[in-house]
Amino acid sequence: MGRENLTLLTDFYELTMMQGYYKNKTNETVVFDVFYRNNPSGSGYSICAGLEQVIDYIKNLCFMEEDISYLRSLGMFEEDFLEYLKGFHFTGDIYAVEEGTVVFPMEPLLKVIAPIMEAQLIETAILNIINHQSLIATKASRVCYAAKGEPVMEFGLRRAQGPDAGIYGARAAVIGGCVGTSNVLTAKMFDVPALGTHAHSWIMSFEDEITAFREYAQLYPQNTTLLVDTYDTLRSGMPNAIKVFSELKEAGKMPLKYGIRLDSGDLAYLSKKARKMLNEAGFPDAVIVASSDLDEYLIDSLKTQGAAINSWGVGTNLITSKDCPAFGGVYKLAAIKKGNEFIPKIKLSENQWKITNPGNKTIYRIYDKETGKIKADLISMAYEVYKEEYPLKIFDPMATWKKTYLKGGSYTLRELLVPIFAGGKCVYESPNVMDIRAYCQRELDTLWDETRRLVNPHDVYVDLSNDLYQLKHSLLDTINVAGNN
Ligand SMILES: Nc1ncnc2c1ncn2[C@@H]1O[C@H](COP(=O)(O)OP(=O)(O)OP(=O)(O)O)[C@@H](O)[C@H]1O
Ligand SMILES: O=P(O)(O)OC[C@H]1O[C@H](OP(=O)(O)OP(=O)(O)O)[C@H](O)[C@@H]1O
Ligand SMILES: O=C(O)c1cccnc1
Repeated sequence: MGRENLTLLTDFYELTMMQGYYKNKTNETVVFDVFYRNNPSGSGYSICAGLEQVIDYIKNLCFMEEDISYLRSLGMFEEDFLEYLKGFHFTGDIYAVEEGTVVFPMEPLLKVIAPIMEAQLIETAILNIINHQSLIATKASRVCYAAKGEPVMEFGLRRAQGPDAGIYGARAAVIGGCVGTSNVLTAKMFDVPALGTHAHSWIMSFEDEITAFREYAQLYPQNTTLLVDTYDTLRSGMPNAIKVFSELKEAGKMPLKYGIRLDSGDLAYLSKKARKMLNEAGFPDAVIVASSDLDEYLIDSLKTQGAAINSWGVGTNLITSKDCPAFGGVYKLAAIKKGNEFIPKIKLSENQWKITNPGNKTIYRIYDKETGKIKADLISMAYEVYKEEYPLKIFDPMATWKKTYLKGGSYTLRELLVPIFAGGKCVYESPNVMDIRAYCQRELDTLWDETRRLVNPHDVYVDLSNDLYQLKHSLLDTINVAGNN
């Protein structure tokens, strides 16, 4: 699905630096990594999403005549540079972790190897897209985890931070596990299920509740979900819904799918009462949908309370990732290519977590052969080769005495970064969103429950290969020595 040209969707400093590189004739090939430092919402993992939109963005990169005129009007850019921009397009390589993959802090989710002018320009849009969709996909996977396999519908468009957040947030929510969305444009654009019930206004627009229910049931016999809380859930909504279901049954017109939606009050209490009423009236297969400011914690609590809810509509807290509104992905220079060699670069910080991992790298996921669960991830130099038959020693890069020895044949390896662009040409086709969703479910199955739990999850180790560890420390030593001189 293509989009409009987003070439100017960048921070001004990318363009001023780009002009600087142009003037200095320093357009060497560099390596930039996208990675993040903390999982959102206290999660034990994240779900990577947004790659399809990154690909569209890169494919459509070009400065239109009107963009050049606008840049000229800013009075900062010289004619030779503006002339260069006229012929600009992406010529580099991109590697990325596929959408729907479970990922962990510090590992590169995407790697750009390109002339520095190109690699610099695309920083902002790549982060914008990946940060947003990974945030919402991660949140959705948590909400769906709390729902324990029961369907979760994404209902947030009206409260998303603008149309783009609604459209791409709903896409990411489906990747993370939602069964569909109320957002019709997202459903059309990405071929995902458009789902929904009806609003209180439908009930209020009729003389009485039962007429509203009858009319709705007649219009939508394939899926009749009636919102029962407009006036009085237990004394009006439920008896009226049951009356309509009974009429349909008597007429031999029972809907394929039917049920009620609760949108206020004590959802645990009301759902249990509603379940009892429906069962006693002979409708044990009626679905009870709940909505109303839900999130993963509330759904988890409702489960603990024994709520009889079996379908969930989640809006505001999901589409805005309300408890954690930003995914902190960053874009850092890791190497500069001189001839055929990558010269590693490192960014220092007082905070050891903020010291970057240098060089041209890749990630291997290590699975336990017996269980298929993730044992650890290993960030290594791109040139390193591992063989599953050989023993593997991995160690925690922050606490190097924490070592694990894996016996040859006891583990399997998967390289997570796959080629997306090669020499400016796209070499990857994005799967459709429902297939990404199915892949994401399989990915989540590779995590132990201890990592999936909502609060204080167990961390998955992301280790550095010995070569990378040694490189990092030798660079740190050189810089420290230079700093002391
Ligand atoms: N059993 C429950 N346990 C914990 N929280 C609940 C339970 N039932 C409902 N809630 C949550 O309590 C909050 C307030 O619910 P309440 O019914 O008072 O307001 P409301 O649903 O917005 O109703 P109204 O729309 O009539 O104002 C909502 O976020 C709802 O999800
Ligand atoms: O609570 P959320 O998780 O954000 O889920 C979406 C909410 O949006 C609707 O309410 P709204 O009051 O906007 O419309 P309504 O008149 O249909 O209830 C719906 O009834 C849900 O309560
Ligand atoms: O279809 C619904 O029930 C719905 C859609 C959007 C927001 N709230 C509810």
